[in-house]
Amino acid sequence: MTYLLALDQGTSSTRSIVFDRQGRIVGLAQREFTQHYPQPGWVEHDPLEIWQTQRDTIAEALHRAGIAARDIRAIGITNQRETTVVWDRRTGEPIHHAIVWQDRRAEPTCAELRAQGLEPEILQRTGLRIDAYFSATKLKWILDHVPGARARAQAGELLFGTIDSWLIWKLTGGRHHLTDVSNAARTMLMDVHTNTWAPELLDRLDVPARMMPDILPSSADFGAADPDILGCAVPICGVAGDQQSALFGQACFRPGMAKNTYGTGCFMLMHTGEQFQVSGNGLVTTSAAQPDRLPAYALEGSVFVGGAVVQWLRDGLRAFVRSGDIEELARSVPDSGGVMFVPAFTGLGAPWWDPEARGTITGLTRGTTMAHIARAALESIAYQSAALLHAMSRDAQEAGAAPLRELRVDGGACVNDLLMQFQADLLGIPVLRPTMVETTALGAAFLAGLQAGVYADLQELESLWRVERRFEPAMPRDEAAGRLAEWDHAIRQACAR
Ligand SMILES: Nc1ncnc2c1ncn2[C@@H]1O[C@H](COP(=O)(O)OP(=O)(O)O)[C@@H](O)[C@H]1O
Ligand SMILES: O=P(O)(O)OC[C@H](O)CO
Repeated sequence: MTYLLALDQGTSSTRSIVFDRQGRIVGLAQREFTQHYPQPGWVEHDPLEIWQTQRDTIAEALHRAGIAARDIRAIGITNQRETTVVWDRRTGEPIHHAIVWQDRRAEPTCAELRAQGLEPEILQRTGLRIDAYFSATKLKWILDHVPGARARAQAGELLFGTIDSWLIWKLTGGRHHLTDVSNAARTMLMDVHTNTWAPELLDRLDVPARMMPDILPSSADFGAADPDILGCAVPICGVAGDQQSALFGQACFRPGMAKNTYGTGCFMLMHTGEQFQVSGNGLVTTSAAQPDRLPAYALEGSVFVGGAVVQWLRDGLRAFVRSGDIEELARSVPDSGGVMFVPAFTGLGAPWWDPEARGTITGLTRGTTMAHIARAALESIAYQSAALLHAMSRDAQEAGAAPLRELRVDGGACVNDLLMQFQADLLGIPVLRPTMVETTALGAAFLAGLQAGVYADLQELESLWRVERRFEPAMPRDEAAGRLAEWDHAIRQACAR
């Protein structure tokens, strides 16, 4: 039998999954790890704890699959993106906790860059808006604040990496300092036209080039696991950021194909082919997973509060016990009774980009019940995702590309049938839920399997993707348009504080 091992290092948990050649799970292990919040707006992880959870879950996943490391043909790595680690090349010790993608501490540096008028240049060069979300200003913060860090980096003693680089370094016993193009594209330091670090940006942020990892395609030779760690030298053959990996695991290989991941937040990506395209509608441009040396881009938009609104109702308001209970509660009423819920708890992301916006619940009457609020909360996930898809459609139209024909879905909240049906109703296109919803890990396994010769080509991978349920739009289009107009009104209220 042929097996592939995917390491899926997420924001709140670390997973290892063993897949067979057909992309079926034969062993899975997961561990949560500590979230550190040293100050309001700051979020950190301990890189050593991340590595430990990865090691532990590898051992447990292999055990559950009933196989040994020598039965694994190749390893694929996928990871939370942008999160920034700096470590000592000699000892392998991080010099600071990892600064997590959600961390806002670097905003003052971003404001300076914006004030210097750099937004257009950075957008053209990296595809990204200047934002503390991306790695560049987090890295600068570490170099500025850890005593002696910049001098040590200049002397070649320190290395930078996103979580993929960190895991490759640890897994190969410190032999390889590498990243892939889809992760590098999220640093705001890579030129997405050449897939190389942009010297002007490194200079501007005073980041020594010698601390940067080499950038490889997403399917490539990333070295082999140290036999002392895994028991044998299994090659690492695939690496991608988790959202690009999910796009790949959803077999969205061609321009115009899109997926939305409904997790704590929602991440929607649309493949745009080999053509770099700047969004005129509030999205960012990123590199898609590149299994070969050909360029591949995607438009991306993210919703900050997606499934998290369900957690807030569950834990904050104690409206129900388990997240899954929201569906029955929301179904107990025919609609939200005019209630609109904008969960802008931490501002609004694409396409509105309003950090000052705050959550609102409007349209309350004496007859409003928790069921109406639960329904409005679920609908808010679909409304926010619809805004991303509409922005993507406008971008596609402006580029003369074909309109989106369907949306593929995954993530923890995609099990909610009511939410998926409402999503299809709003969008007016089918929403497709695959049989395998672990698409993030599957994407990494696919990328590794291509490089290791387990799969011949993308066509073979396409044939492995299967629909579990297809949600067809059932709402009349004028009704959907009316609801979207109400949502726009609610958004304006959330922004006008
Ligand atoms: N049945 C459900 N209906 C709606 N939301 C759900 C349901 N089950 C889980 N969720 C939400 O999905 C999120 C977890 O999804 P997951 O993909 O595991 O997230 P992440 O990768 O961001 O940790 C949580 O925010 C949870 O509230
Ligand atoms: O770990 P996740 O699934 O929350 O994904 C995090 C994203 O990669 C952040 O850009």
